[in-house]
Amino acid sequence: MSTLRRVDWRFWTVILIKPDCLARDLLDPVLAMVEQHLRVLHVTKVYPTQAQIFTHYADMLPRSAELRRDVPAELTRIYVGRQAAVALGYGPDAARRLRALLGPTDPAAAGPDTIRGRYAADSLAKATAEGRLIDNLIHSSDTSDDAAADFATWFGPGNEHLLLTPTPILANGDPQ
Ligand SMILES: Nc1ncnc2c1ncn2[C@@H]1O[C@H](COP(=O)(O)OP(=O)(O)OP(=O)(O)O)[C@@H](O)[C@H]1O
Repeated sequence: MSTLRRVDWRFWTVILIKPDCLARDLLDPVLAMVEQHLRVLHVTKVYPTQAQIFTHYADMLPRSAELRRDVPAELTRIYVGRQAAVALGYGPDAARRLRALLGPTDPAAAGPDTIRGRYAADSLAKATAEGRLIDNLIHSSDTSDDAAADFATWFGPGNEHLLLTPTPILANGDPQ
């Protein structure tokens, strides 16, 4: 059995801190919000490659006509040559909990208790008027299954040992 097959992905989620977050010097406050809900491990600054970002956003690539934006060109502009960061979130029901904390894709529709609602400055309306994708600071895995795929894109292969770090959780289910 491989290391990855022993991982209980319900406890893990993969966090991508987008370049707009680093450019606005918001890495620390955004991760501080995440840490109120999950343990944050292995924060790593990266320069995404085009291959990584096209793998990560494979479902977005064919959507240029629908969104009336050149999606591959936008993803390249936003990510390639710009610094981002990746991290792992750990705790019960990690993917679902963090997605709820992020808020919706459009920060203008996000509540003040969400990361995008509190810190993102962009909106769908503004991005649409300018023919851009929305700057919304942070991605996290949509589901536990997506966490495994996101890990392969951003950390693997060869780093599966990061997922075996013993990380105790409290009896009430919260991360320590
Ligand atoms: N209608 C849109 N207009 C502009 N940008 C969009 C639109 N839909 C999605 N995007 C951009 O593409 C990204 C991926 O879209 P997706 O539908 O997966 O939303 P998300 O799950 O909220 O975001 P992410 O996957 O980055 O966490 C969004 O974060 C946003 O930057």
